[in-house]
Amino acid sequence: MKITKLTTYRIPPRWMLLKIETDEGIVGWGEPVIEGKARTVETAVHEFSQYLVGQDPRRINDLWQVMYRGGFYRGGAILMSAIAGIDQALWDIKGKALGVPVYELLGGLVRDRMKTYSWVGGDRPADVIDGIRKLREAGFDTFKMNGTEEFGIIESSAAVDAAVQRIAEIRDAFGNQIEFGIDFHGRVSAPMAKALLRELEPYRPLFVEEPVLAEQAEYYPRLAESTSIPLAAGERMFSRFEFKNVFQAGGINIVQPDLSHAGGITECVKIAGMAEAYDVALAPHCPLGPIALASCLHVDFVSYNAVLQEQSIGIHYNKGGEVLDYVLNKEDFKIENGYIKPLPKPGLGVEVDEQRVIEASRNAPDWTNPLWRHPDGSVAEW
Ligand SMILES: O=C(O)[C@H](O)[C@@H](O)[C@@H](O)[C@H](O)CO
Ligand SMILES: [Mg+2]
Repeated sequence: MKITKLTTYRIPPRWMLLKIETDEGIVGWGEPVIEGKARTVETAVHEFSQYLVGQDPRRINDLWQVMYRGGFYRGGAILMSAIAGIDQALWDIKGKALGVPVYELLGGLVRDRMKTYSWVGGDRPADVIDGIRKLREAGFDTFKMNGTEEFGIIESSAAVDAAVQRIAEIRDAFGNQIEFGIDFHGRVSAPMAKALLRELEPYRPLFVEEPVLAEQAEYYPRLAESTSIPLAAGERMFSRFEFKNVFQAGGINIVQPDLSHAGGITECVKIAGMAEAYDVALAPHCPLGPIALASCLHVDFVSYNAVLQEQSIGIHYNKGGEVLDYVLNKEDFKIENGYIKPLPKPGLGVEVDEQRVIEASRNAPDWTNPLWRHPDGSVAEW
């Protein structure tokens, strides 16, 4: 079997799908994208095609190493997202060629269903109580929200109190009938993270995510010493070589590699295994589309330490497109009481509505995240 063609489709709301065709008519789909830099990743995908066209798509490990090492420079959000989407498509082809779901190629199921969580509130956490109420009716009992709005390097006690009050109201309203993670989203600096974690301690969130920016990873162990709240990170780490340092330094209890940013299934299965060796849980990051979610699920279903899966149905980013809009086998993505079952169809298990993708790609928006500023006019972390 030989790879014959790579085609990319940038589609609403902010995703990109990759179609890899072969000379045997088997097609694989991937989702290589960095939110806000889709065109850059698209260029990277097509630059990688020189290593791929004419090659056997079933030699995933070799093609992965060629893409990672062959161009001298490596790593980072753009190249690892391009590799991720290509890798997903190659696994899709291999599974389809053998007539089995990808998780079968990775050793089979380690669980029968996977717990998922939903986002509530938006960029500026608001109406979270109402959001939780609505999603509980849909059977969810685990949620995530942003912890703050813009947050200064040194921030007022009033801003800290506002962030804590929001969480207190959740516990007042629902007690521990629900659980929730709080995403600091990299908005909180090291000095304030310790203070905010201290004030959040009594409300026992399930985890605090990106307590500081990934480039401040040396603070993870120090922050972990100051709190009993599990700390989570990983969406802005792009290979096992980055995660290695975090595992060795300690402090992170839940790693959240993104299957469309951290090198794909081939890389994230390795990260999951490394995490297990350090007694670290896996909760793949996925605010993206159906191929990314399917790729996460295949890793979840073969990873003993997978505990939670982010899924973006209804997430505040999905303006103009929803996760299942481009999927024909919507029934396979049914979430019951917050759990999803293994995707049964061969490959990644996503039957892509190609016509819908092509139509939607005709005028895809160039989504970018908002540029936030502090009251003094300086740039604020979004
Ligand atoms: O936890 C999450 O889903 C992420 O922090 C998410 O909000 C961001 O990755 C966003 O997609 C960036 O554009
Ligand atoms: Mg996050």
